[in-house]
Amino acid sequence: MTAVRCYPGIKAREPIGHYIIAYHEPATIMKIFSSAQIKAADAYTIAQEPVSSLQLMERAAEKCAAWLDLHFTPQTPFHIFCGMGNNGGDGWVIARLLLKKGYTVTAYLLHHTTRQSADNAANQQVFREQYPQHVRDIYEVGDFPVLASPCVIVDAIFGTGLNRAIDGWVAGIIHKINDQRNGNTIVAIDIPSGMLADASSLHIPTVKAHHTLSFEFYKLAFLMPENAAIAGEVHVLPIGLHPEYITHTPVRFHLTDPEMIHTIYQPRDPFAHKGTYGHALLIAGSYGKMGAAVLSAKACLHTGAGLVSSYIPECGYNIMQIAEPCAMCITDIHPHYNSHFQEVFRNNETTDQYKCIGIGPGLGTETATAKALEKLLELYNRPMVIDADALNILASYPYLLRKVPPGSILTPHPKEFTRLFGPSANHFDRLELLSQKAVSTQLYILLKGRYTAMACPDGAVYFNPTGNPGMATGGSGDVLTGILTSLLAQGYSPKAALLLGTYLHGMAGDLAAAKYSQEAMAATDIITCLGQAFLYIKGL
Ligand SMILES: NC(=O)C1=CN([C@@H]2O[C@H](COP(=O)(O)OP(=O)(O)OC[C@H]3O[C@@H](n4cnc5c(N)ncnc54)[C@H](OP(=O)(O)O)[C@@H]3O)[C@@H](O)[C@H]2O)[C@@H](O)CC1
Ligand SMILES: Nc1ncnc2c1ncn2[C@@H]1O[C@H](COP(=O)(O)OP(=O)(O)O)[C@@H](O)[C@H]1O
Ligand SMILES: [K+]
Repeated sequence: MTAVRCYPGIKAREPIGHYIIAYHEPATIMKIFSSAQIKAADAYTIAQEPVSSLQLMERAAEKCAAWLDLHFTPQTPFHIFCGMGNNGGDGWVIARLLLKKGYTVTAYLLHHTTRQSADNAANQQVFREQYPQHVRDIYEVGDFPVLASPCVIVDAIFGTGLNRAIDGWVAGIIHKINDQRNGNTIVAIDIPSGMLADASSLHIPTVKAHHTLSFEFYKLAFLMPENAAIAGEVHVLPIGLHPEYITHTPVRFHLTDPEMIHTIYQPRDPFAHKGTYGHALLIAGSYGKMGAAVLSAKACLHTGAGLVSSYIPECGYNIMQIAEPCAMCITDIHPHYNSHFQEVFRNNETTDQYKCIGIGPGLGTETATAKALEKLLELYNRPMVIDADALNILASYPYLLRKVPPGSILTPHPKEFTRLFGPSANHFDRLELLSQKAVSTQLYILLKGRYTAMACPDGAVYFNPTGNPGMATGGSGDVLTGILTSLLAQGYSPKAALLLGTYLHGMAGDLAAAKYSQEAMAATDIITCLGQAFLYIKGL
């Protein structure tokens, strides 16, 4: 069974994000395989283990039936819609297992093709022989039953074998199922019917599920914002696909998990002094936006940098010194915005005292600021963190992108990403663009979202699972800039800083939501909860 994600001191099922992670089988959750690879994993398992494809189907359906039995009672009637492929085969087995457990079940066969998979045929035959009065056949939309609420609708029509968009009367059935959403529960098996695992399903009819029981792996489609209303809550059920295939098959997409993060995390040296953990500089803030500078400096300190300096305009001096006495302060000659970055440069060189520079939160996009940024990019040669208005400046002067030190991390939200790299037709195209840009610029690019996507210079993309909608509040991104700058200053490699920092940020956000609620939490609460997030990661 899966384990509900749970942090110390917080009961399972608190509002800490809606996904479930199988902690005990990290290798199965970390990689995101394509439909073709999942099919190959299936075949490899059957070839290597003493298990037939029918037994594997039985195993998968047992996991689904156990999940359903845990979440519903026999008082709720089940309507199970089966297609002709192996997804439908799962449906027949689930129907049989639930009937055995005492549930009221009706199974429906959609006659969408004359080619039925062998395992589907075998399981359908067993079901029809044992429970002939529990089967209905569907040949057209008019055959869709009248369902009494509340009931559970199980969608076992199409899985990862979908090879074209659903149309005709089958699309009509999908719409009929979606019409039943209110007052009933729709549970999709493996993937909602109609949804493509590796490509955009925009404008394609799909079942809109409340829950999806996905076998062994997350599908790429589940991580795409455009599919948020289709898959519902995703529950990954391990079905014992062969670990060798999982370990040795290369993938481009990954989901970071706690074990991976624990491996990246480096405990502090007992003999450390403040010089050990680097001096971080945050160039941020302008008149009316000093909060962004304060948030990034505070987050930087609370992530463990040895020293933190904040470079701000004159008007922010008292604000910063009072709000964060642990940070040092350098003020620009301009009262309202950062215009020269003096003190960062000496004799046309950047001083080498700053192990990492983060720039952007609340910075503004004045021409003088843009010029100072250009000079900084020319003179500073360590990986930097570039966020917010610094990204907007890069978008206005695209030639500056080539001057960004290699290994730097860009942290755009979706609008900043579009300003930098142009629009995309859908989120799969945008992901492709993200990966291509990381390769062509040799930078790390972090595209913010529910599952923040982090593209590396080799084209690999890591999705971050932590975080929640409570973080959709002004200043959350400024906190992330502070965290990433701090980790780079401490000596983490850009990739390690990126994966660990983003995970920590989301986890602190989850802890803040559990403590204060998603509605009441603010970006400052994310910083307050960083300590607990560190303790959690250390204790893994
Ligand atoms: N991998 C695993 O670990 C395990 C996987 N398992 C399960 O197998 C599932 C994959 O099964 P699968 O390959 O048989 O494909 P599936 O999704 O049932 O669809 C094929 C059918 O759809 C049809 N069809 C396609 N597109 C269509 C359209 N647009 N409109 C209409 N029809 C369309 C196609 O018909 P045809 O192209 O022949 O007309 C064919 O009949 C997977 O999701 C999981 O549930 C478990 O049992 C065991 C462990
Ligand atoms: N629904 C959500 N689920 C998970 N994380 C979220 C969600 N909404 C926002 N976040 C996170 O909060 C941060 C918001 O950043 P950003 O939009 O730059 O905020 P700001 O500019 O106000 O500081 C990002 O790291 C993003 O991933
Ligand atoms: K399905």
